[in-house]
Amino acid sequence: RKKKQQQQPPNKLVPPSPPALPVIGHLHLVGSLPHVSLRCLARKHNHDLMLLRLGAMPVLVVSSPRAAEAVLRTHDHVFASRPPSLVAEVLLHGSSDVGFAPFGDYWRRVRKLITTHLLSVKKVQSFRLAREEEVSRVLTQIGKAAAMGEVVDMGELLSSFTNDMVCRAVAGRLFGSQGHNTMFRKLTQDTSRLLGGFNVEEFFPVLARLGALSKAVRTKTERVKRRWDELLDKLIQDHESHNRSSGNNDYDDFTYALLSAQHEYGLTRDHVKSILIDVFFGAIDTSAQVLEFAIAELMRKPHLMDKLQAEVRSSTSLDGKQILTEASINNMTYLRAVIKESLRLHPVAPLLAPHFSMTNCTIDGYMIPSGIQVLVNAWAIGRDSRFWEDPEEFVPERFLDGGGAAGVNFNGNDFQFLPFGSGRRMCPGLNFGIATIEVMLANLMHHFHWDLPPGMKIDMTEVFGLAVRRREKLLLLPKLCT
Ligand code: HEM
Repeated sequence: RKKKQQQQPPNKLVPPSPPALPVIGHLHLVGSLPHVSLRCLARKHNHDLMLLRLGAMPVLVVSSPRAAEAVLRTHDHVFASRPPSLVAEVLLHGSSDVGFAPFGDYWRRVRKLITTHLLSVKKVQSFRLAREEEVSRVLTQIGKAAAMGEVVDMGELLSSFTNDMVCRAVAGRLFGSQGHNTMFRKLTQDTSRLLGGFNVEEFFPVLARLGALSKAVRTKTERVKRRWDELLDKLIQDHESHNRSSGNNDYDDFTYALLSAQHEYGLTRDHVKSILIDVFFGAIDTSAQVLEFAIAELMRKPHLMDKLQAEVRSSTSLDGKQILTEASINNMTYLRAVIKESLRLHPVAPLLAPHFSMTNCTIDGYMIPSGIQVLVNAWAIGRDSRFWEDPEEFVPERFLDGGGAAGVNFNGNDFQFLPFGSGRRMCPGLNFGIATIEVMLANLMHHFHWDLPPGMKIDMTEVFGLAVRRREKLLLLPKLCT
């Protein structure tokens, strides 16, 4: 009876597909930048909804706001799962984190836990001083380079800043300062390499589970997992012994919050570790890359950087501190527009995270079968001339009052602009990420003039991964503003 229910009704079409090859299907059509290849395919065949076969895996590619709304809002209950991933299964104790967990009761619980205890607006605000202190440290470092006339590797600096900020939020100031920050950073990079990208094993899951491929991936993943286990066990023990010895609950960080809620939410220690790993790789690369893309775009358009600098420097109030505080940047509309525009052109998760259909469903008259992977091409949608004027141009003004996209926001209600996704699986770290990006960008613009080293040009070529990044280093010469 069950089998009968799952059969396709004969009068319903599946979404269109370009011609495929045997065995590999459409895999040969997906290049090193999958979001770009998928946009070309969708445009060439005029398909906003397109069904591909990548190896053994059927994949629905979504390339318009209307189709994205159907998947992420109208039929969110059908598409709110994640496809199985061999790497996540090993590394994240059976996908028991948030980002890779299949839809169901466990995911609902851990998602509620992190949104209420770790990433709520109030909790994000409670890290305000920590963020400002970390920003101060970066400014001092750049100040020294400026005094010596040295070039700064912005990518390195920004990812070390977001790493230190996240370590502080997750582990507290003390644990991070004991040299663990560097270990977390290295591990996060190695994890992103494993989890990100279009891996062959993800598209031939049966082969991957049976064959030599599985052994190689498994061995690599287990090695990384052991390093995480060692570090996170130490972190958890440190928190448990601190609580016992101090007799109070004054560790105000994510690990403490998770341990406090562990029993209420029925979590094991492995669950806690998987959630912590999620926060690391969800938070570090994403915020650092958004900052780097924004600065690179501003370097290409100096008059826009001047405009942003005029806004941040018009704030006379440093609130008695050496840096622009979060309170003093609250009303900076151009700053916000620059960040939005950067996220539009460079959504660092250009295909969001893959969704997975749990039952059959009909969209625009097409039958979408259950058990298929769904990729929403947020990058293509954000650059589509049907919905954006001069879509390839960096024009923050479009988001200001009177601009073509005034009022368009990234909170998941405007389906032409989805840098954080939308619906049940939307990014829960939005507030944390934006708070980190805003205060850093405002201060970099407030305190320094920025030049390119002689002979250097800005190249925006991207490299695909869990978070997309620029291929070339962003090397800049800072000059202190007097
Ligand atoms: C500017 C920075 C960030 C961007 C652009 C970003 C973007 C995204 C995107 C596109 C998704 C997938 C949404 C979907 O599948 O529909 C996602 C999921 C997620 N993000 Fe973020 N993110 C950022 C920062 C953060 C931060 C700071 C954290 C945590 C501290 C975080 C934690 C997560 C988690 C746990 C998920 C999985 C949610 C789920 O599957 O239920 N992200 N993010």
